[in-house]
Amino acid sequence: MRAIINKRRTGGASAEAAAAAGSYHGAAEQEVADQQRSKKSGSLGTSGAASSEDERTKRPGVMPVGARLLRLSAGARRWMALGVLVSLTITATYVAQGVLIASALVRIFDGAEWQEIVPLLLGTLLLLAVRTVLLWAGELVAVSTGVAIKARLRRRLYEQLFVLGPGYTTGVRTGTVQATVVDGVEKLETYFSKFLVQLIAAVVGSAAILAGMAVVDPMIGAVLAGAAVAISATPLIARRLQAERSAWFWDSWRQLGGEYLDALQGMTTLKVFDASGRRGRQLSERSWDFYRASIRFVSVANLRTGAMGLLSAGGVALAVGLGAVRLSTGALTAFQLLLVLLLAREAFRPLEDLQKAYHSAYPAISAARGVFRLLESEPVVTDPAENGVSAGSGAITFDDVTFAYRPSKPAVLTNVSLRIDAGETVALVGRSGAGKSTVVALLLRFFDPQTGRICLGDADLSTLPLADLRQRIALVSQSTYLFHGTVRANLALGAPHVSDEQIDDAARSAGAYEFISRLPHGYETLVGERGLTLSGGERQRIAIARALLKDAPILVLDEATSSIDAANEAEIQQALDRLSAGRTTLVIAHRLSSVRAADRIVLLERGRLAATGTHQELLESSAAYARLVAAQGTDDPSDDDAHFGDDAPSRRNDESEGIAR
Ligand SMILES: Nc1ncnc2c1ncn2[C@@H]1O[C@H](COP(=O)(O)OP(=O)(O)OP(=O)(O)O)[C@@H](O)[C@H]1O
Repeated sequence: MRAIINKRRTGGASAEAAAAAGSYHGAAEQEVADQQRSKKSGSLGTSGAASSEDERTKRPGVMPVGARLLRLSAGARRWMALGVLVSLTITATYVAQGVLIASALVRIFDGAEWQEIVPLLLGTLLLLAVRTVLLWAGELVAVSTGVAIKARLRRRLYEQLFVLGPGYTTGVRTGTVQATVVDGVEKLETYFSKFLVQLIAAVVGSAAILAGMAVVDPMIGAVLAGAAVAISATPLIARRLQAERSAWFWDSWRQLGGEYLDALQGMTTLKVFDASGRRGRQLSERSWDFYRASIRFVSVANLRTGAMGLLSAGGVALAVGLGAVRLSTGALTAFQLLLVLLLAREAFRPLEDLQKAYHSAYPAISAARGVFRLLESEPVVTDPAENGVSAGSGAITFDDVTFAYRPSKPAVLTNVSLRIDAGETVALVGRSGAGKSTVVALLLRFFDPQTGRICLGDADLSTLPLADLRQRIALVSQSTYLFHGTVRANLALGAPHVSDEQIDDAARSAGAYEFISRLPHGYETLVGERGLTLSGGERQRIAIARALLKDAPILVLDEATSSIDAANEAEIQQALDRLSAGRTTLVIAHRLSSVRAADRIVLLERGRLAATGTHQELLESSAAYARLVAAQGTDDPSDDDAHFGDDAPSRRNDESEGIAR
């Protein structure tokens, strides 16, 4: 059972963590990371109601991206308003500085005393100082805007991922989710904190200065306004001209990055196959591709910058030339001409600042699409939330269940009917791909079956709040996920309020007490990321202890001993036996040792229930089961190291399908 909740090591651990926490919420974040490494990750997650990543995620609505982005800025709007205010105040200091310098120059030309000029110069210095402080404050405000946006957006995205659950995360590419939640949010942050603030400040600031210029002289105002419009239009025109080059640039960039990552991750393989030289040449070709794309892209980008500079300088020169003519005709005073000279440039400065921030807007819009898509995706299963339905006993019933991960694909489970009584231990066996993990995925309600129903006690799973359902199930899988934190925190994952005594008892029952006592800080020892500072057997014991602490009436053992060596297996098996005592237990196992102790063994073949009985009964009555046992490569079916399934012949057996009990 590697697939579903993850039989593949990492994936299985995620499901286990989810079950341990009483809901999959606690593991969803990990689920995202795990899927990247889970070779079967895709298998778990697609919903029965969807057929592809695209189908599974709603397309972003039709509202324009800009307007929808604005809605995402809720929570940071005060910071953004403050940013605009600071930016406008900076523009105002430039204007005031221009006015002061123009006044000082006029007085100098008029031969005024130095006492008249000094206050104006001091005023200019003061403005310089104020501007320095404002620039610093502007940066702080931008950072605060970014932090507020990121915190809120990430929280919303993670909440949404938790709502969507493993059924969603396993069905989409991890890279896509990660790119949305990490890179996408970063890009949006720049958009809000820099671009949007600068856009508003540029429009208002430039318009105000142009209005002032128009008051000084309407003709000059009109010339400057024309230049401002041309400057603003330049990036839009350039973007059209650049669209193809830009796509080529980003494509080559992505491909180059992907190739390098691939080469790094596969370095050992490349070395072993003596393929690093060939790979190096491929990388070199990609680099040249990227180089050519960059040159073409940058050449147009530089043209745009040059054109904007030209328009800006041309506009100022035209305005000043016009001013000089107007001065000579007496239509303008010297002070006014000086104002034009000093402030015309300032009318364009916010637009140029905007241009600098502009590059952040484009990637943000593509990032925004991913964010909207995720926020608008529908969960694979709906949570009935609080409805007061009681799960009743620990009995599990699969009633004529048929399930396909995708409607267009063949069913993975067909007409499966199975009842596991409260307190009973049932083992699910079958060759690889028979559908064992899918049974568990349906039990944890990561997906809903297309037909048939699954009940806990008398309650249909679909009527039980998801948190309640998962609270009732403890999962121990072949690969245990431990979070970065203390041993104690990992033990108490599914039962945060347990006492020290209970933790001690559970650790002893799980055979974990001894090795925990030997750790440098006992229960307070930090286990490294994913618990990699502990051995597989030690992690497994912790998983058993935390399942004990969770004290759920239903237990799922997902190849819980498959990665344990023979010496440790007996001990862990004893711990598992203690754990399963008195609980409804579903065991998925390839090892006979786990299966022999079961009250019943259920054989799945190609998604159909093929046979049921004790080990001995099945050996006698089921040819398919006997073949599975024989395929383990041992004549002694009691051999503890024997494994079911993976290499078994895939012939259909001749036995009746049907209800196991
Ligand atoms: N998310 C998924 N999307 C599409 N198909 C899937 C998905 N998960 C599993 N499958 C397919 O469903 C079938 C049953 O898979 P499942 O993981 O339940 O088998 P299994 O009996 O647990 O196998 P194993 O013993 O190898 O773990 C397989 O053909 C598998 O490829």
